[in-house]
Formats: sequence, structure tokens, C-alpha cells
Amino acid sequence: LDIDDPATDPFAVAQEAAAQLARATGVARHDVALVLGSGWGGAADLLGETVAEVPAHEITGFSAPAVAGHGATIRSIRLADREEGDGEPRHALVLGSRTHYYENKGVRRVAHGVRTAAAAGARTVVLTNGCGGLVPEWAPGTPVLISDHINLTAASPLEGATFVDLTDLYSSRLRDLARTVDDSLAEGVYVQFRGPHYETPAEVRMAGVLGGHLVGMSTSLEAIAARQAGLEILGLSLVTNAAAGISPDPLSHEEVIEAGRAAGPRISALLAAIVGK
Ligand SMILES: Nc1nc2[nH]c(I)nc2c(=O)[nH]1
Repeated sequence: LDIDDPATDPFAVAQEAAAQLARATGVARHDVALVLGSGWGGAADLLGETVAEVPAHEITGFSAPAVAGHGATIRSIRLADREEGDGEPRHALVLGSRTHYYENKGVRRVAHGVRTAAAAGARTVVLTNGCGGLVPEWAPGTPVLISDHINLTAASPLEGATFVDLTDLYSSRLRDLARTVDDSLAEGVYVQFRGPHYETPAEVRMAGVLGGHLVGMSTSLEAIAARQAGLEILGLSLVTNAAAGISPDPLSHEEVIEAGRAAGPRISALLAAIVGK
């Protein structure tokens, strides 16, 4: 099935990908899916035992990694949240390879991971990302619950007359659950810009005027597709840098990577605790 052929049904591609993953991992159903963005990579190991790891590009509809070697796999993890004998263990599908809209591979490839997760049986998806913060108190390394998004890409993953409601898109139930793990968690509105360039200071000020607290280049299109697929969504951002103009220093990619790496253990433990709930 060719995901890039308009005549192909993207949900048929997701079904095929899910069937391939079931065969490749030996796990018939995955209960929760995670998309791990910048800085969140370490969470997978804390979730439980890796049952299988599959190169993403071997599964239909997934692209070879944009950054060679960077998160180019799909992992099946048996969650450590059940005592032995308490019925079936739950499995998490960890999508290490995310296609960003700025890669110009089309919205179908951006949405394919969450559609595949739904086809694999998941009821919940955790979308994580690295982003810029508009709140000066949110130092690099601060995790923030996404309460809602503003989609500035002018795009949608939905095709045709699919009028999907986006009320409570970032489940307040799951945000409350997250706060039982860490009641100090901040919340914010995530603004997706198309990228790949960072925002100008004027665009960051605009995002603030519009009611945004976080600026990024992912997540909102995936969340819309996840809602259409019937998934409950938890969104978590890692502030890896102050958005342009919020602090006098220019953005440096090295700082972004370093902040993500330094925050890794804490946010990975947080994510594992939330998923284990
Ligand atoms: N748009 C946007 N995306 C980002 N990703 C990361 I990591 N930091 C940023 C940022 O400051 N702006």
C-alpha cells in the first residue's frame, strides 16, 4: 500500500502497519503508544522490558529517519505496572521515529504513527516534544503539560469533510492523573509553527498575544489525527530553550540538546510513573 498515493486509504496503511508490527514484535495488541520527542528518549527504558525493537522504515508508511540513527526504531515494551498473575500485561508501543511536517513528506506521514498505534489497539497516546518556552520561570529542562494547542501550520491531517471536535483534545483526565504523580507540573498552550526555522522574536510575541506558552514544530497535527482515531491524548512538552526574544541570548542547538539530555532522567521517570498509573 502506498501511503503517498491519494487513492490509498491512510487507515488501510495503518492497519497494514499494525499487522506488520504485531508479527514483528509478537505482541498482538498494544494498549498505549508514546511518541518520544527531543529529550524524552530515555523514558522507554524506564517503562518496562523491551520485548522487541523494529527499524521504523521496515514498517509500511514509516519513513527512514530524517536524522540518521536518531530514534529510527519502533519498540514494544511490556509495562512493569502489573504484578505477576494480575491478568494480561499491558504493552506500550514506543514510536521513536516521528515525521515532522517541515520535512514536506505530507500530513499523512505525520499522522501515520498515531493511526498505526490506534490500529494496533492503543486507547491512549502520549505525545512528547521539545519546545521553546514563553514563560521566563520555565527554565530549560522544565516539563509542561499541554492543556491545548494553537495550530499555526494552516494544515490538517484530516482529509475531506471530516469535521472532528477538538474539545478537551489534551485529556483533562490524563492531566489530572499526571498531577497525582507530580502536583508541581505546569500547564501551557502549545503553538505549532511550520518550521524548520525557529520563530522570530516578533512571532514569539505574537504567540504570546494569541494565548500560547510553548512554541514547537510538532504535536498538534498528530493530536488531531489521534482524536480522529479515537485515542485519548496526553501531551507533554519539555522546555529546552527560552523562545526567541524571551531571553537576550540567541538560540543555540547545542544548548537545546544539552538541556534535553540533562533533564532526561527526571522527565523519563515522570513519564514512566504516569504511564504506569
Ligand atoms: N518552533 C520551535 N520549535 C522548537 N523546538 C525546540 I527543542 N525549541 C523550539 C523553539 O524555540 N521553537
